[in-house]
Amino acid sequence: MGFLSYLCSCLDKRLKSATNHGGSAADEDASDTNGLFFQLSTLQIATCFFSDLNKLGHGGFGPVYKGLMPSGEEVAVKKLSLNSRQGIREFTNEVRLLLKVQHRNLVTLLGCCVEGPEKMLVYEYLPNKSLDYFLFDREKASSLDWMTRFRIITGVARGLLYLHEEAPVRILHRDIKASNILLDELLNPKISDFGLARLFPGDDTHLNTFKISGTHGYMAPEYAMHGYLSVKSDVFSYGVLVLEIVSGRKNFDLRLREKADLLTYTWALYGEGKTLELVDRSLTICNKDEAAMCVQLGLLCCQQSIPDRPDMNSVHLMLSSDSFTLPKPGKPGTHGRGGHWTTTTTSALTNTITGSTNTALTKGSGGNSSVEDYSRNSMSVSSIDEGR
Ligand SMILES: Nc1ncnc2c1ncn2[C@@H]1O[C@H](COP(=O)(O)OP(=O)(O)OP(=O)(O)O)[C@@H](O)[C@H]1O
Repeated sequence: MGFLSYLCSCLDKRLKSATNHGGSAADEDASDTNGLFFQLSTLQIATCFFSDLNKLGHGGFGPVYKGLMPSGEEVAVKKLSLNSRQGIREFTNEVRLLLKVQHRNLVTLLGCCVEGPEKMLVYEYLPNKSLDYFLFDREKASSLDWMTRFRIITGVARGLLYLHEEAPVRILHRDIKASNILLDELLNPKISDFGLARLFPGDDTHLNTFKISGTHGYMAPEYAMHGYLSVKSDVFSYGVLVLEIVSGRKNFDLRLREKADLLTYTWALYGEGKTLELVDRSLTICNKDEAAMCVQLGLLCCQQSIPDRPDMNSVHLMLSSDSFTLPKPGKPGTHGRGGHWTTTTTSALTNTITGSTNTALTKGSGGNSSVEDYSRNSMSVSSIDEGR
């Protein structure tokens, strides 16, 4: 048995024990699992009993706390409240999946804690919060010089390419946005929250915020309106993020009146040959070629026509090659991103590796999967958190 399978079987055993007996699973096999399982008491002490002072924030899946482990390592503890068996199965799948997924541009999962109704995920702690914290604050935005912004754009592309094409299972993130890009001490980007949506069962007994499927302004129109999921929906969100990073503004800002919708505004500037007007004024030094290329890349990713959007492999090539001539972008897909969507529910996945996730798809024989490929496996787009 490989090490990973061994860890998974230990995890199964532990989860079964927590489900059957409802009690602590912390006293089993702790040493055998190479630190994968954290005891609740350890996390309680590490986070000063989940004190408000240690709270890093609150996301769609619950509160996140900073913790200091006995070894001196700083961690982030994401507390989830799952009670149903379904939830526990989902949790098993999630942790299994995350264990297989490791890349320098993804936040590393260090382990988990399953004791009674308590489920927690323990991640590496990233000291510089999330990209939105810097990007959308006039003063803090100056910490993000052009080189750093370009590195973030490239790093996120690298992480997404890994999720889409290189990880052991193909993963669609579904919620790429500035607040899901965490920054390490050197302001290198790490994608967080990948696949977390699958931790929550899709039944109506849960709060809507537990069924978040995307965020207004970042969602591809075909996904927002019809629930069509494909790698190209992540590409669309990535395109919006790129435009935000270049411009230093949110994808929708009512205060900017006719310029409120970043995508529409960028398209207009591009049409008038004034692409560089988009660049954040707080950038005193900027590589204009790179900035213009990023704006064009952002527009390419956000095209209405799904097949015309590049896949992440092409995006990565465009960003890393000096000689790549970018195609002209077509009209961006703006319709339906801002608030109009329909609920789509289709049959459950049958060909996933994990058996129940919606967005981890087995790799096909080659090439990019079309929307049709994925839509057969598409998911319930049940609600969207408007506030974020
Ligand atoms: N590994 C981490 N290191 C440091 N801070 C983190 C880490 N993970 C999350 N945080 C912080 O915790 C807060 C909540 O994060 P979380 O990912 O749960 O929600 P979110 O991304 O802000 O929102 P949502 O879940 O609705 O998308 C954020 O402010 C984030 O910066």
